[in-house]
Amino acid sequence: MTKETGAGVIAVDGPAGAGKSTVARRLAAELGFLYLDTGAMYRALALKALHEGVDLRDEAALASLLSDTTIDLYPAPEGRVRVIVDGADVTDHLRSPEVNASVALVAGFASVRSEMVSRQRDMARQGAVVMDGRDIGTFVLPDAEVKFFLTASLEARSERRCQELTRLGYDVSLERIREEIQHRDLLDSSRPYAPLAMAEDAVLIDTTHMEVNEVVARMLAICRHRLG
Ligand SMILES: Nc1ncnc2c1ncn2[C@@H]1O[C@H](COP(=O)(O)OP(=O)(O)O)[C@@H](O)[C@H]1O
Ligand SMILES: Nc1ccn([C@@H]2O[C@H](COP(=O)(O)OP(=O)(O)O)[C@@H](O)[C@H]2O)c(=O)n1
Repeated sequence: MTKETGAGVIAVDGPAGAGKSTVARRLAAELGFLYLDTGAMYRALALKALHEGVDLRDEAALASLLSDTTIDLYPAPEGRVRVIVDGADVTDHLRSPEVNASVALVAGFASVRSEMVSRQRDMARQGAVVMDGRDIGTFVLPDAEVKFFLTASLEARSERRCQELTRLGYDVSLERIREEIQHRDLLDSSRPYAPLAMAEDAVLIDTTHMEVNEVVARMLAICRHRLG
């Protein structure tokens, strides 16, 4: 895979609410790269499975559903991404509490992951991409030229997610969000196949006490230095 990957591949991994998508899309915009949100792909499958009443514990049913599903990520204004599933724009439904509660289950199955990883590698093949997720630097794109691992305290991540969901109009409690994030982190980091992990050669950034601009500036400086 790696020798076929074009130049300018940046991996951003970390747990929920660490700030990956916020900074990854800003970084991509600054560098003129494409931003690819792999979490949105798992969310898209979870959403479709919920809609179609597929048993979320049935690996074969989920793998078969995925093989019949097209998931396209399209660049939108301000570096955002629109997610098109089977031709329909589902972007605004991907961050619902129902999807939040089921996505890590769906993403835990090896057959689902191997198909997603293959699609993600295809998307990155041309280079000039910033891809964010859980296993990008360790597994999807192990030869990425720059790898970041973002983290933040559980409290900071829960508060950020709570504010974000409140802004989106969902009625949420900080307590529930903290529990959900903790549960999802545990599922993501304990699954046997390509778990959430920091690559040995990743740059670790703890964003707990950092402003978004500060995080982006630090990442940009590292990318410019490494990519020349
Ligand atoms: N460094 C930061 N400081 C404060 N808030 C942040 C920071 N990074 C991200 N946020 C906010 O936290 C929320 C979650 O960030 P997001 O990028 O979705 O995290 P992730 O993709 O890692 O789950 C967003 O509303 C975002 O604006
Ligand atoms: N590369 C990836 C990306 C996401 N995921 C799964 O998808 C879920 C949602 O990812 P996300 O990046 O949209 O989630 P947030 O960090 O934004 O909360 C994660 O909790 C993982 O279970 C994964 O397994 N591998």
